[in-house]
Amino acid sequence: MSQISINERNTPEQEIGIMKRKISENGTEVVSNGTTKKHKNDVEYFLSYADVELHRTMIEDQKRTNTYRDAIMKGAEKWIKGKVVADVGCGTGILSMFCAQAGASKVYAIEASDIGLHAKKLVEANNFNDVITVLIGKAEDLELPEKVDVIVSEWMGYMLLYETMLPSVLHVRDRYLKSGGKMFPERAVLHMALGETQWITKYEESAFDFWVSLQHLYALDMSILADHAVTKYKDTVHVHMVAQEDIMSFPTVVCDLDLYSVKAEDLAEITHEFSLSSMGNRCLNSLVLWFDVMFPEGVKLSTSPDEEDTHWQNTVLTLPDCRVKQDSLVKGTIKISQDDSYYRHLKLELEYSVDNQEMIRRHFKMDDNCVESDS
Ligand SMILES: C[S@@+](CC[C@H](N)C(=O)[O-])C[C@H]1O[C@@H](n2cnc3c(N)ncnc32)[C@H](O)[C@@H]1O
Repeated sequence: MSQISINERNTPEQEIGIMKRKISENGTEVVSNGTTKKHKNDVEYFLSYADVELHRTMIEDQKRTNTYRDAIMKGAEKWIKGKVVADVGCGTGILSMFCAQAGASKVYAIEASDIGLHAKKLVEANNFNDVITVLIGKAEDLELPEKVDVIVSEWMGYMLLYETMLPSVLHVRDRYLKSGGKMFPERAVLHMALGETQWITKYEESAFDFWVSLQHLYALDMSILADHAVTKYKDTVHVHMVAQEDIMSFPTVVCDLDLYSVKAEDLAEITHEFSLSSMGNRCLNSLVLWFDVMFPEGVKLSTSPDEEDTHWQNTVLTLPDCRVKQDSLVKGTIKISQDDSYYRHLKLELEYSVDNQEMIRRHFKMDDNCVESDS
């Protein structure tokens, strides 16, 4: 999970300076390639994760945190007890400490942001110093002293792929996971369905009411801004919960990732052809995406609209309103790739037709503007 925003008072260059200073004061090491774009992106990203509030948001999501805990505890006897674990992106070290509670003989807790300094103190405060070693730096740059039996990581961003953290986990997997070793989670599935999302309709109604009501208040006709406000809301990505009854088709699987074999290259661009059949006479106004991840021993974490909310919520792509009938066919292709200007953001290219009518093409950008509070 991430809110990729930097301190508004500083430019990215100033932030880089601050981060470098912080790093040298702390005596830890970060590999720097000067101020390349990727490096700047990473500096911004890891600065956001230095904020304890972000870790609170994740840990407060009890469904998330308890599912990881259940998976570790259920798999304790078979996979964790007496085993060597790497926790990629340990944050506060909470998952590493669960592994220590489950009897791991050694845990390498890897963290690139300054929250890792707090993880070190937390490990000490909980008397896990003999089991957990916190390593501060990017997972790609660190040397582990041995191979590991298990990799634990909470790497999922909004819509599964936002943040592009999975390649870092795969890097550790390819370098350090013993043959036959276990991944927690071991599979990730991204789903998508047609939506008649009510909060979009409500937003549109309230925009119209507001701009039209100014006639009475100020004797001015500002109603044309209503159209503008509604149009502005279209073709955008929103992180927001969707009510179960707003889903108007069975879902399609956009990607199903086997985390033992998937490669970073497979993630750079994901293309999925879909054919979704609508249920009922309704107004299609969105595509709704969510993900599930699966752990060993049958433990599953689902962020579906059918399930209890998580901090990942659902991801909603707003579309032009279109009336559809029972069994109308919405056919098309969705392509998800990394944004050229910030590889942790995403670009979504969509083309679709309804009942074989003309093809509609839409482009979306998934960046920090898409993250909003639920209402
Ligand atoms: C979603 S948070 C999870 C934190 C913690 N594991 C938890 O479950 O509460 C991901 C963490 O991974 C760290 N991270 C992301 N990419 C990393 C990388 N390449 N190397 C080291 N840490 C990384 C981030 O700084 C962040 O603290």
